[in-house]
Amino acid sequence: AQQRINELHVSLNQYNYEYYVLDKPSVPDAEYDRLMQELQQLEGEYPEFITNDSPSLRVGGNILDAFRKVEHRTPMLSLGNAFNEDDLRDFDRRAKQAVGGEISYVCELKIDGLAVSLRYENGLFIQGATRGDGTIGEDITENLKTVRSIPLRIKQPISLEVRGEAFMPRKSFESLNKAKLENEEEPFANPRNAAAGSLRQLDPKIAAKRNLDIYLYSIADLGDTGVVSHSEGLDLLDDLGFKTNPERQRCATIDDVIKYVEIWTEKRPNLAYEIDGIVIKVDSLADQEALGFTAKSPRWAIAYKFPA
Ligand SMILES: COc1nc2nc(N)nc(N)c2nc1C
Repeated sequence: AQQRINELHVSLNQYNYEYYVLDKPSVPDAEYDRLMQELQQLEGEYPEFITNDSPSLRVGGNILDAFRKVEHRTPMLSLGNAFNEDDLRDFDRRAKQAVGGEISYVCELKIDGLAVSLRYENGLFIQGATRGDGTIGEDITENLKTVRSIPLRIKQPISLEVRGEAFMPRKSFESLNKAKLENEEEPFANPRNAAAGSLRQLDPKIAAKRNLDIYLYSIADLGDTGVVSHSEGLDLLDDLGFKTNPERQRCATIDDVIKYVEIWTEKRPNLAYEIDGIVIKVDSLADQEALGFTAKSPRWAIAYKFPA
């Protein structure tokens, strides 16, 4: 039975990864459901074989009576804002002055969701927390285990902390609000509130039904990963089995950054999720080191905010 349970873990986690992270399922849903039924059946008969990376956790565990507090090992910072082309050029000029040379950037869509931090020990997802005030957040691990695109175990048995934005896709938001209105319940004002509301439910079975998703955007402690640029860090996240946003782009100059901003200002309404800006980051980690931080945000990143 334990052997069969382990086999089911491996296949179900792989199928889950293909469907929710790669968006390329290799088996029909019916096959996934059949195997999940078999796993839940076996776990019912042999609860001693349940492990904390079991795919059966995706449906949500017991109701919590409160969220524990979590102190972030590295603070979750905020971003300085830019509102127009001049702000972006000022950012570029300041950065070049500080590092004394040319700078290349990575542009990423700024997802309008809830910032979360995920900790993995020896490859296993062990804790997830909200940003909170940047230093102390809430432990929402059980809810985050129901976000299908968050791996319960990553592809290398390493320990690291990653940050990203949990969000509710537009389609999920629309069908959730439709259901709320039909039940004469208060609808959510926007997908960000819906995602935050879903992840701050004490009952993980509710979060499990909200079709939440996530894009990871940084590794909190690159440690001895050996990567030398932010873009390599994002590729490492992909290799480890995390979901990152495919629209990111390296930009050699601030002119290319401004072109990217113009393109996505146009394309924004066609996205399957809401974004409230574009995050521009200095790509070289050595340059990020040289630029450092202000009291509350990195000097090597800026958020261009779309006009409200
Ligand atoms: C490096 O710090 C950050 N990077 C980010 N990247 C993206 N794509 N979106 C964010 N919201 C974000 N927020 C912060 C604080």
